[in-house]
Amino acid sequence: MDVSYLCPQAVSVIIKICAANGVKKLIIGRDGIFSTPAVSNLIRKRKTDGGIILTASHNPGGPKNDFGIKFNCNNGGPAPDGMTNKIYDLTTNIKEYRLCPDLNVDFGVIGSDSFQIEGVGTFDVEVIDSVEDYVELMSEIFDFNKIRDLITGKATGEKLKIVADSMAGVTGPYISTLLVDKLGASPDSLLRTVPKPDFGGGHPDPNLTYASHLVDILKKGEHDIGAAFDGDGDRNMILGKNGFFVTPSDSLAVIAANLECIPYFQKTGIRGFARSMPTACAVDRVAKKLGHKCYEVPTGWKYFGNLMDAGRLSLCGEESFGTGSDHIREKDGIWALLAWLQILAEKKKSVEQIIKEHWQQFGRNVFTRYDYEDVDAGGANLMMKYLEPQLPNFVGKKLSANGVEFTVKAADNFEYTDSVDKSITKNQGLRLLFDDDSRIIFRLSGTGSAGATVRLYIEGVIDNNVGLQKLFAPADDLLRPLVLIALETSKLQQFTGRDKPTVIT
Ligand SMILES: O=P(O)(O)OC[C@H]1O[C@H](O)[C@H](O)[C@@H](O)[C@@H]1O
Repeated sequence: MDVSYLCPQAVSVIIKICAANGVKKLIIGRDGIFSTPAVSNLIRKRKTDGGIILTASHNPGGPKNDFGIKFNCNNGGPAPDGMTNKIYDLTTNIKEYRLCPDLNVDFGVIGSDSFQIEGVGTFDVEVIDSVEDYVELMSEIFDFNKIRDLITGKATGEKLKIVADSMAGVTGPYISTLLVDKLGASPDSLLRTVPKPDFGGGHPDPNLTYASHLVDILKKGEHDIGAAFDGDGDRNMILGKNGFFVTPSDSLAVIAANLECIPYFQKTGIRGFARSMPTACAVDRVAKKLGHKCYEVPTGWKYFGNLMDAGRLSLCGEESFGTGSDHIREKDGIWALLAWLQILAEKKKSVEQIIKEHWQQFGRNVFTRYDYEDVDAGGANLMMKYLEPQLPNFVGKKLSANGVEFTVKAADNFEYTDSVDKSITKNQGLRLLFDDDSRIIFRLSGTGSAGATVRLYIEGVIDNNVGLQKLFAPADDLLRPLVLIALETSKLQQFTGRDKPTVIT
């Protein structure tokens, strides 16, 4: 279960369900504050068999509680497909469930409680300080002294001004301890750090639409770097001075190209990189130049886990604002900000300079994502059904818009074979791949909450020798012809009834 801030009522219900159904031990973050990266870290550290509900351990002695789910989740990663499918099947067949009476657990206080539950047995609840654990992990990965010197101005003579937005999610206590207490940032660097069950009425998605407030602050030009985190702290958005937007694909590529700045990788070495299929291929260019392997996996962090456990992967990311490394088995928003701060401390340049120099060295993979949220599911499915059989006919064809022509090199429905366990995952998105490596991808979201969400991913490739004017041009201008081609080939507007997306990233 993806855990963000759990309000007291939710924690109480979880305690009662676990106790009544034979869970042996439940570990809770104090005050319900448990970010997903902190949970992943905890499971790895304590080797608990977590992942079903919070970090609950199943009671091995209770046959009534053995649902036949035998998957091992103690790598701290998201549940694999086989497990979630099985859980889903079980939920379609629930005939009864048990609840025990209220248990008196004060989850605002660190400590342990033990209960005897009638007809079930012993049930332990441990309340931990998950912030402390996580901060310790970060201090082992990064060089805090160097980052502190940058933030406080000791390194350059000028303070680095940060603004970090928790969006009323769970990261507030983590970033205030890290950025203010440990790294010397001013307390007014932090926004919306009090976790709220309703996220203060906002949508805790760190993107240009839902974190536009942060973009506006950065546009004033008073801060050097901005970051926003989602509700459970596993995703991040990075902005530079004046609101310079770092796409998640570029963020991943820049971290990859500068991994040796981070002490953790000086110790572990670099094992390989990976990205989800729709993520722009900027990191592939870095991998090629530095001689590392780069994997392309379906959307969903769980696909990185096997590669990490097999020692093949150090760093990975997704266009959906997830970035992370093999320090845990989840994406990690705060880790990404610290990685950027470590790079800034090393290079002593601005975010924008670092990105532009990266493009000049490696070329640029320009990326945008159009989301059509809450569209009629029938129309969205029909669009995919209309497009898929036509894909082979596009191969070799020239498609053009606004006087720009692209030749289709390949077209398919993305399918993935895991190189570790050989499992096959099908139907992961319809792709038009062009001979200059540009790409158009259509995918139906697996996480939308109402109707269907159609995601249209557009990637253009700009070589580093085309001249700075084109290399640095706005993404909208560079991608317009590909967007028009995508809308025309899919008949998206006709199938969904939408003439514009709800969110553009
Ligand atoms: O299927 P989508 O709506 O595009 O969502 C995709 C995202 O879903 C979850 O948040 C996963 O944790 C991410 O790893 C994944 O990228």
